[in-house]
Amino acid sequence: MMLKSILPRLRNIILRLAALLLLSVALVNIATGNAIALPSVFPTGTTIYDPVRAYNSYVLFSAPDGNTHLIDMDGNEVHRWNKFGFPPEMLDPAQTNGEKGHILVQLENGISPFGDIFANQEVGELDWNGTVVWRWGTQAPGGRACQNHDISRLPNGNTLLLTTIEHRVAGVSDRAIADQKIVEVSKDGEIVWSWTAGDHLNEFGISPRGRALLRQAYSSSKQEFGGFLTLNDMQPVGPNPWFDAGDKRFAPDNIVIDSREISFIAIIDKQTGKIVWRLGPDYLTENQQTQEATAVARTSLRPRFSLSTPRPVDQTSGQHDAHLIPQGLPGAGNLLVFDNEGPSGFPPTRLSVEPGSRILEIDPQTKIIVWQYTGIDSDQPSWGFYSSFISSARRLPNGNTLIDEGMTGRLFQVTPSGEIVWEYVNPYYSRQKLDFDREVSVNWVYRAQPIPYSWVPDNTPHTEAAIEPPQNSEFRVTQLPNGRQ
Ligand SMILES: O=[N+]([O-])c1ccc(OS(=O)(=O)O)cc1
Repeated sequence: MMLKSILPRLRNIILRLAALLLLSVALVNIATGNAIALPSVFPTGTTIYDPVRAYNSYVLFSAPDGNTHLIDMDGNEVHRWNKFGFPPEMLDPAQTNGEKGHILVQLENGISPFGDIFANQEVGELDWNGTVVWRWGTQAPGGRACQNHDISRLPNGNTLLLTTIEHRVAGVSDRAIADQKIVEVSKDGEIVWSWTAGDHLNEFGISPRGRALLRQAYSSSKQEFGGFLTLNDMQPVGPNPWFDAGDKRFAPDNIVIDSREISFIAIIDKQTGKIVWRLGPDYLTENQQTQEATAVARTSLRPRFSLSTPRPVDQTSGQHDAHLIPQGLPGAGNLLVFDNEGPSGFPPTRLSVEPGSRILEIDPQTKIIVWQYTGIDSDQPSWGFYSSFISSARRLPNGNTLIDEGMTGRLFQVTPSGEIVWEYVNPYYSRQKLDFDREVSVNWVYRAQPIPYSWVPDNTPHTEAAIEPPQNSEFRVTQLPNGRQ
């Protein structure tokens, strides 16, 4: 009788102990088995590669060493141009008389682009051999291009540049501050269209409190790096299903921009200069359905993001590389953005205690997140994937996404479910001061772009040998005595 009543309790205790054991094993695995941002020793080059599940291509990026690198999946550098691109942009051979391998870069910046990026002299087009075939700078107002953060060759052969100008922005500051001007430059170097961000302050959705904070920040502080909004992305909308269905806001030659400092993403109408579509900057007020829900959201100290999709956009903070996924790719027409979850916003966005960047794919009509990637989707803590600034995300033809976790120089490809099927750590370091007075060693990558094998001149090699990574929890630089772990 006694035994009969004890048995179920005993079974319960054993089950609980087993569950506890499984949980602790899982936690130890999570703690020891995954990469955490920037340990002082780690491999560079390709660290993971599954040639069957990855989308196989070259990858183009500029590095702090001042060069632009083209690598294959195994991390071999197959080509190098000795100029830095901010970012480098591959040109379609259809726009270069059929010649393969042309890119847009900055011509004058050397190995320390951080200090110079808002004051560069000249941008240009390089052919495969590095010969300058087009340049623009001396014809710019003031004789300097001052291009930063983005550049794009248009279908009509003109070049669209994001530039920095000194401008007294009414409502922000009584003195001239750094503002952002988009210019379209013809082949002969004439500015044929321009748009200045500071003239459109009222269209960015900044709240009265945000406006007051902006004024306060710029009346007291010295000139901030990058100016009051830092546009870090500027690309034509491109052909898309929304325009085809009659929505003029998505006209292919309209321009997508995003602002690192004010956390909004917007589309500029090329004809009128007006903002015709916008996401942010104050997401909670936009997306909460009721006054009551807004109050709850505003009083909770730190955001906790849902891991399930679809759901309305909750926020972006200091985001980068917002663009419509080009036609022909899975998700075409949706907005893909690297949501850094970095410090940003007037008023400042609330950030999680456990940091983590996110890739968000958003239906621009409904403003619903239809897919997202966080470190958690790769079985890592949220901070296993984090870059508070720079960075990019690009959809690939097989549905994978190429991500540049810019701050750590880690480029990787994830499947739709978040499995990492290719990973590469930028080995091209240089010493830079960044925001401080002392030089440090950095391998950051502003933007990484997939480049089809067909883009390069014939006979350019590439290899596709699988790379199976070691288990971090078992990998040692030297073996411990007696094989101890
Ligand atoms: O480290 N950099 O060279 C650097 C830092 C910030 C930056 O601006 S951001 O808006 O892209 O974060 C660009 C480059």
